[in-house]
Amino acid sequence: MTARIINGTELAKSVRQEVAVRAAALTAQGTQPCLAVILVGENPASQVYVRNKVKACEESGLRSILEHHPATLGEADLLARIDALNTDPDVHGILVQLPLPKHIDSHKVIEAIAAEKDVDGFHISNAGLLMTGQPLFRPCTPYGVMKMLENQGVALRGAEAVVVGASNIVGKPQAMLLLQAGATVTICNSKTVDLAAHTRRADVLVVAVGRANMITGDMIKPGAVVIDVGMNRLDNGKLAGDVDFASAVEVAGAITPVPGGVGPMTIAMLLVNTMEAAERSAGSAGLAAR
Ligand SMILES: Nc1nc(=O)c2c([nH]1)NC[C@@H]1CN(c3ccc(C(=O)N[C@@H](CCC(=O)O)C(=O)O)cc3)C=[N+]21
Repeated sequence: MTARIINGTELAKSVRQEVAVRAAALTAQGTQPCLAVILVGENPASQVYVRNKVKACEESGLRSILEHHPATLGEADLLARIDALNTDPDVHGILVQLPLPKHIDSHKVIEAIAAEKDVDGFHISNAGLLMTGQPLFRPCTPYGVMKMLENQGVALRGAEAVVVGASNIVGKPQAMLLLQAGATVTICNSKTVDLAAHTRRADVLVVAVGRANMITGDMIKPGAVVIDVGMNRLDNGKLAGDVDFASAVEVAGAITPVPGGVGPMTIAMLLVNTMEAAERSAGSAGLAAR
């Protein structure tokens, strides 16, 4: 039997349509949701991703501001730009595209973003709120994965979930969200001994490492749901996930492809977070006016 393919492109489209309805309603009340995206430098992949985010905003009726700065932009100047966006009442979400040039401390930059505009969910306050079960913004990729699991009707209470990768951006917040949904969660990292012994126990396997085709079919429990967060550009120019799709699809019950899986969901959830930020802002502005 071969696995069901989970179509992230299709689900992302329906999420973005729901955002469009909410955006139109809020705009009619006088608040158009607005995302500001800051790009520093000329990394070609980053330029493509940023353009895709701006395009997705437009298609859902959100306003977007794209600030493209030269790679030589000083850290203090970037922090000043963030400060200006923090205090601009018409801007609801701020995203600084990562990675940043080496002379800029990305932790400092992330912490400079107002937590209530941090639609990436990377700010230390948002990480803490997520960990303590009172999330303000869920990081877009793990949030998108949860949305896919929900859409697929995957039962998480009591399930064995294994997350391979422990980054602050994906692995750790993913584990928190799965835990809060009632799964028993194992987080594997680069030091894990006998990785396959862990992955083979997973009913839900989320892989976010950044190494092409590292998870093969023999490492997967028959019938498992496999979510591939990896996005690796091969020498031949093609995009590959962290999961060896050809062997995994023969064993898994359901699997996400790359491209067309988690990536489009990440962008859709960025719009959801921006929408939530705008709705919260409009709500509290309404309260202040009373
Ligand atoms: N502050 C910040 N926030 C981010 O969310 C962020 C970031 N920095 N830096 C870079 C990564 C990468 N990322 C992607 C999102 C969607 C696709 C996506 O939609 N990919 C398509 C394919 C795109 C292609 O063909 O290259 C897909 O998987 O189907 C890719 C990459 C967001 N990132």
